[in-house]
Amino acid sequence: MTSDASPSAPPLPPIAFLKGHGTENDFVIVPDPGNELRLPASAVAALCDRRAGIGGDGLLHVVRSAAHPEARSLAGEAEWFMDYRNADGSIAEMCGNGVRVFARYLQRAGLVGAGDLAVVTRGGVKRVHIDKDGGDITVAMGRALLPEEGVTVTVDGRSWPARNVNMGNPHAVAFVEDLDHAGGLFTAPPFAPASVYPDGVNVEFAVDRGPRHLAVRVHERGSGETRSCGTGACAVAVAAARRDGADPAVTGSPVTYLVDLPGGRLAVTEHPDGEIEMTGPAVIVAEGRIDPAWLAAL
Ligand SMILES: N[C@@H](CCC[C@H](N)C(=O)O)C(=O)O
Repeated sequence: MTSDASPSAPPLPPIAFLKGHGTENDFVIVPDPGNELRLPASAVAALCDRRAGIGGDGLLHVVRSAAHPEARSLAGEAEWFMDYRNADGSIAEMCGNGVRVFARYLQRAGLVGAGDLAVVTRGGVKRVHIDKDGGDITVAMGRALLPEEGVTVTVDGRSWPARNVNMGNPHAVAFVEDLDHAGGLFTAPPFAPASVYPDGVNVEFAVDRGPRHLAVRVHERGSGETRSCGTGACAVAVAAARRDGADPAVTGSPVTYLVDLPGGRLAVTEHPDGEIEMTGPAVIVAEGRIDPAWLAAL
């Protein structure tokens, strides 16, 4: 007996994902140790979509360094590469909250233990210290670069000078009188001159809450206003230390700022050698399966 039914392709296997956050900066986590998945910008944007996808400020693609062309040369230093993407699918050099959540995932999956861990990022190798299961995580974020040329940021007719701080990724830090002055932050705050940040910028609005204590709102490049930004918190702390005459390279003493963001608090310490440490929570909230047919149809 013959059949005219054409042979159908075997169903694609489901793709694992997790959802996590660090001070409510939230991420879709896609474990892919062998770098076998195709994740073009359109797929990342669809996964990060809060209505039609899973939803997140960004995506953490978890890949073994040896399996990724951008990280292979550093595989001897760190086994894992954080291939970070913004919610619009664009690529960024670093994500401070993301690297803590990345480390929490590795720990939870039994891929690393508590203690010290190195992670390759596009902003270099970051050393992470996991205290204990569920506890805060500290990241050695490297040194900040402070290019001379800053910008003027303007919102609703008010303008502020913004300090240029590079934490691997670019930041413009404006000290304002009131966080409400940042307005709705529905779109990227305009800045000038545009030539200072040819690849776009993350913009932080900061106010003082007390001695060495700041509150911040942030508009992230590629994601919009988020409830927290780890590299942004570090950029603000460094800008505040320079403003306050507390540059550790000059005073010889480390300085710590508490940085309150809408999603929670981060502690940022800058040491006399310029090394910056950031400490905060990292939480995995869910795990599931992505429908491969949905992803393939995008
Ligand atoms: N939320 C992150 C920063 C993510 C990258 C940023 N949007 C960029 O494009 O540079 C953090 O916690 O640092």
